[in-house]
Amino acid sequence: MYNENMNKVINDFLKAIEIEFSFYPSLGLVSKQNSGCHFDMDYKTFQNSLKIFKPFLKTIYKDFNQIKDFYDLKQIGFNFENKMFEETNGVNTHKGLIFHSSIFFYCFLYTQINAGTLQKNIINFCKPLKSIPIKSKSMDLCKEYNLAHPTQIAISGYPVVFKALNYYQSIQHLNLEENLKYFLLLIFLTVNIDDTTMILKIGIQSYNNIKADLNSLAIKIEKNELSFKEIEEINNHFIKERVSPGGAADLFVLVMFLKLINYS
Ligand SMILES: CC(C)(COP(=O)(O)OP(=O)(O)OC[C@H]1O[C@@H](n2cnc3c(N)ncnc32)[C@H](O[C@H]2O[C@H](COP(=O)(O)OP(=O)(O)OP(=O)(O)O)[C@@H](O)[C@H]2O)[C@@H]1O)[C@@H](O)C(=O)NCCC(=O)NCCS
Ligand SMILES: Nc1ncnc2[nH]cnc12
Repeated sequence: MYNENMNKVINDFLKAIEIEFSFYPSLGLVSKQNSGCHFDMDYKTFQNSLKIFKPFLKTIYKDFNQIKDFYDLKQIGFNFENKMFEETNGVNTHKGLIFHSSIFFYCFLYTQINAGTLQKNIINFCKPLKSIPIKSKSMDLCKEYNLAHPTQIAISGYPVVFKALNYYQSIQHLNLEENLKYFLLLIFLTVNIDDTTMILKIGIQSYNNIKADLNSLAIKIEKNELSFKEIEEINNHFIKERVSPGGAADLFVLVMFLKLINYS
């Protein structure tokens, strides 16, 4: 397969990742400004972690014809997950994103050369995921509270990502600086998924309360009712509460990627 645009597509993916770990305010996530609520990682850790994504995406592109099914891709994902942990000295920066981006990027390539829509091709490709048993704390949590595990989002073709892209496009006319539009997108994703990294940290009750608070914060920002200083104060409060939506951050990258490639 040859595609002269592929370098641009890969660069757009890398750019999307960099925007995600750079923008501020971003609740308790790591940004260029600060480490949010994290003690074990900072902006530099994410820059190191970013290094694995170019060879990772290039491998998926180069090996496209050898990747026969979900299991082949899973193996590539595992290899690069190990490389990520080497780059970060064992800190989990992008485990979720490696999982999501491999599926998303592979299916994006597939859609370019085959029939169908990106979403339908993802649903089709992820069918085997339904029968792979997952034993983890977050899976236990999802079973206990009937939440959507990250794999469930993939199985259903990432509907929340496409919804979030529409939302992000709908706020482009607002007179807000770019960072606040990113912030609104992060809030949208956080309230529209079950972010297991966050629930494991703060518990389901606080998580639900925080979702309600985030909803009203978003409305105020959209209406331009808060100064930047006031938004920063609220953001600092979320940092103190250890609100760090790592799952929403991963999906933010997918939305930003679609935006950068002008997906429609
Ligand atoms: C099958 C896997 C997805 C693993 O499943 P598991 O049950 O182990 O799931 P989790 O570890 O809970 O989730 C994996 C990561 O997915 C992100 N995530 C969480 N909720 C959602 C959601 N609702 N939607 C989408 N994505 C979600 C999240 O990743 C991000 O957060 C991580 C950082 O979190 P943080 O709290 O800062 O750090 P921790 O180490 O957790 O805590 P501290 O010690 O700091 O307090 C970071 O990774 C972000 O990316 C979840 O962590 C899958 O992993 C798998 O099978 N992988 C291997 C193979 C593969 O990739 N194959 C390719 C596809 S075929
Ligand atoms: N910017 C970020 N900060 C903390 N955890 C993350 N997981 C993915 N992106 C992240």
